[in-house]
Amino acid sequence: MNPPDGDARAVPLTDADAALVSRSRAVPDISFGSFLAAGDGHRVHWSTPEGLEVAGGGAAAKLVADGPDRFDALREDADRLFDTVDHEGPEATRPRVFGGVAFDPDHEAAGVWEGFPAAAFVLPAIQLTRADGGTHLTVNRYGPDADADGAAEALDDAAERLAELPMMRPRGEKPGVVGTEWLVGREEWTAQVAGVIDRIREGDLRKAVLSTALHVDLAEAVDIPDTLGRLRRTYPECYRFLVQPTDGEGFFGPPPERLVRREGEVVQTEALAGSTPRGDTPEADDEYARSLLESDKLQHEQRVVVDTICEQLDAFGTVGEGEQGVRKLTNIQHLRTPINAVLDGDTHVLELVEALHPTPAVGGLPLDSALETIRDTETWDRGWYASPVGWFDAAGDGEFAVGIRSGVAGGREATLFAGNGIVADSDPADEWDELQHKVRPIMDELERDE
Ligand SMILES: C=C(O[C@@H]1C=C(C(=O)O)C=C[C@H]1O)C(=O)O
Repeated sequence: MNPPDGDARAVPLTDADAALVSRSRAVPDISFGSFLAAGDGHRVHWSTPEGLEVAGGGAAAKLVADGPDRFDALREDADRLFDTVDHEGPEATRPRVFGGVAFDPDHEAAGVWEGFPAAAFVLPAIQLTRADGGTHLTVNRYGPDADADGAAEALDDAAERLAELPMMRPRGEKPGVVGTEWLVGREEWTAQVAGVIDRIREGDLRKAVLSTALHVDLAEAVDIPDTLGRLRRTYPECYRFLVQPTDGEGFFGPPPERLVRREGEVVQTEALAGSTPRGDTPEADDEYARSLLESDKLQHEQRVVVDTICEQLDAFGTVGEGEQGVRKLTNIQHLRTPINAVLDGDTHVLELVEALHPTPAVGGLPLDSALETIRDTETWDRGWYASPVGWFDAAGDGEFAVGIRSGVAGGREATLFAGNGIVADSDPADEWDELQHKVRPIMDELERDE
């Protein structure tokens, strides 16, 4: 839905007298697809397997940063944005900024990533929140002129326009796929994997995550809200997100992996690494799960991820490793170990994000050698793939997923991403097969059913 004044421009965070005013009211439940589809300008969507769902339109304020100090710059801007907060509404509707960062701090906003800076978060001008069984409409205003009366009026206006939207948006046809091409195809990619294995055998590198992308030509223009609505049903156990800074490309997907969540002093994260397919029968499925748990190669892959995350969190508090299990998704299963920490001090979630990204599940180990290997080997631009996406608030609480099982799409084109952890005894052909599973979640929602 359009922002209240039809203006998606953000207020620069320079005015010392600026205030943030946020007003919410309960509204009848309405489909988030309907809300998102009615909007233009900056659109965001965030939902978690636990049930929080947020959709935002327009920008009351934007935080944008690049370069190696991007996390510090974001926090400084966030301190200014959240300096004076006047919020009335349930806790779930409190002002939060939604967005993420690129994989690489020196990322350039070009090609499909035009409109995506190295770090960008938005405080939606208008927002729909579904949490704790209720749906709320929120209006956020920021700037020297933001005041309670203006926000209340904008909320009335937004509620009137919301009431005119259809409660349910009939699901359209899937766009249909007319052609696909891997940016790095089978032969070249498996040769790259072999090259990475050589580097592991020769030097200090233990693991590097190598990825590629599938370019997809569509028969009709993609409808991202519609696609997210379908993914809600096919991948209920995953996060779902959308970051669409302009009317052009949107970055979206159903990632299964939490990077970090901070709520007060409690931090939750996980190690997700090591994969096998789902079986066609319960017996075959259990057999796959057993092979995950019993594989030395996959246990090694999982161990290095767990150890590294625990070491990284150790600087911030008391860390605890939970029991390893198997995370079953609709089309793939992974080894997973939950990791928790209790913070010693007041650590902003962005500090945790900066410390953890990229985890060895998407980067490698040791990190410097892994990133060098990725830079030397990958011939395409990761952009925001495999990067932190999520939200944070005035208290420094927040939650981030790892932007995998994702794609960037606009008009009749989409680019879907997939990568695998490569270790000394990886088999290049098996790794290629695994990529095919990782693009399936979105691909299944683009291809027309027979
Ligand atoms: C990098 C991706 O996935 C990561 C790599 C995995 C692996 O190598 O087994 C498993 C889960 C993810 O942490 C991806 O999906 O693109």
